[in-house]
Amino acid sequence: MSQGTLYDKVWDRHKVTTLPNGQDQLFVGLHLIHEVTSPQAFGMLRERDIEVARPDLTLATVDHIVPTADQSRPYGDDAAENMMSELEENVRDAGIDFLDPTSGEQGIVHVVGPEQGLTQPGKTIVCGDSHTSTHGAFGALAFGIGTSQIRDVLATQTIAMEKQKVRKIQVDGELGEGVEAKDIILEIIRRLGTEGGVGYVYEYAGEAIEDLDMEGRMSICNMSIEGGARAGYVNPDETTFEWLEETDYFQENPEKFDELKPYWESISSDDDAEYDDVVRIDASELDPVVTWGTTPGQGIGIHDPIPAPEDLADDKVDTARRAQDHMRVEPGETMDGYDIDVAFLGSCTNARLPDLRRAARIVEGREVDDDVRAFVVPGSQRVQRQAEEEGLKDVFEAAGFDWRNAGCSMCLGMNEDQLEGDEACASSSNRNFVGRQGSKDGRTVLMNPRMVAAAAITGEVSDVRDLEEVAVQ
Ligand SMILES: CC(C)[C@H](C(=O)O)[C@@H](O)C(=O)O
Ligand code: SF4
Repeated sequence: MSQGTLYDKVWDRHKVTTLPNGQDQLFVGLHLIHEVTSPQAFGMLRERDIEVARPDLTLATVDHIVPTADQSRPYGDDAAENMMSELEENVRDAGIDFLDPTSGEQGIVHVVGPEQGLTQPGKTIVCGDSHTSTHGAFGALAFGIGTSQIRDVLATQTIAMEKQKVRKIQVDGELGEGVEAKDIILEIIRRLGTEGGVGYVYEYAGEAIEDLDMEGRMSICNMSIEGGARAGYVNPDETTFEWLEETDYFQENPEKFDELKPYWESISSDDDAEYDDVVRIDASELDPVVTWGTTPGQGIGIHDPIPAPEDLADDKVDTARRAQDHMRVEPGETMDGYDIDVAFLGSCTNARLPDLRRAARIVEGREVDDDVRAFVVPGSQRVQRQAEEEGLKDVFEAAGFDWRNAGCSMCLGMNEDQLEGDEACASSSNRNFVGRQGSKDGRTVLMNPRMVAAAAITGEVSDVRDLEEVAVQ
């Protein structure tokens, strides 16, 4: 086994050859596909009469277009129905497993991969979706890819890639009460910028990262891409192994667990590994972070003043001005007290069971503000089922939240869940771009799921630490 970072080791382990153009050809251990980015790639294969090389290493789900209310077929929206039927046909023809809504296992691609036990340390994982970086939480090398690369992977189960630099982001110290993984990553992107990671993969390390559960690590790795990094990962540890051992896959195949564990242990970065850059952050200094603008890098501690554009770096001045116009915020104000119309608890960043549990503890015994429409969209049917069994659905519904079926939903508004007009939304998702939630004038404020719960209750962006926690039975 080679020495160095996890990135080096997993790369070397999967390298087939160096191509004439200087790129490396890597073997792909898991190819995840969804309805939005795969149809064209399947079309390209069909045109050339090529079969899918490794359907056994490919897994499909439907997430972006799936309606979260009425899921009866045909879907009310023709475009959604067409994408769904096309995916059904493609996976049937190729013999690819499909977690469709009738399977009870459907969900957002970055939620279901880990749930199925298929996201594993030391694997190369790709998907035609930028947030594939999520899977790095398990110590996998996971990349979002484009259409021509999806084609290549379908046809050959390999991919041509250039090696990146590795930046270690060392997050020391302990998080304070009410502050969580989402705040760490929003802070990282605030400091390093949305382009700061270009040319890098991020290795997240340090006490605060080690203390996180797998879901927290997934929230962080998920947003690596928002910081410009090609991928993000956490070295696997006992937390990782324990989580994996509980999955159905390893429960049914315990011998596989024993067989793979030594490999998983061997691929962690060595203590003396060299990094191209190291950045340190002290987690104990963080407050909950919320965004004031229209990029995930325009974040701020809940009680900190919104910056004046002219105080920012030259290349950030114009975007900050435009963002402040769009969001209707003024420099010097804080985001605390910013009126919201919608609260969205969902997305592949923050709609896993522990996210919903924490948010439910804030919501229990309280009521959603009269002027707010609030809804919970679980990340997968499995999360939904478990949350229902635990009584979380009842807690949310009693407070006035709408409880929906699993999917991407209002994270990007590719289904009927969209902002209207200039509505402002407290969102647990990862992107606050203009128009992201379906309305060009819509305003998105990113925050952690407990903060979304607090905003739903108070009708404004609020410090969740001011709301007393109530224990869910
Ligand atoms: C639709 C898909 C290509 C897109 C992505 O790649 O990230 C989506 O998931 C998103 O979050 O914007
Ligand atoms: S939940 Fe949002 S970020 Fe995640 S895959 Fe779906 S649209 Fe993309």
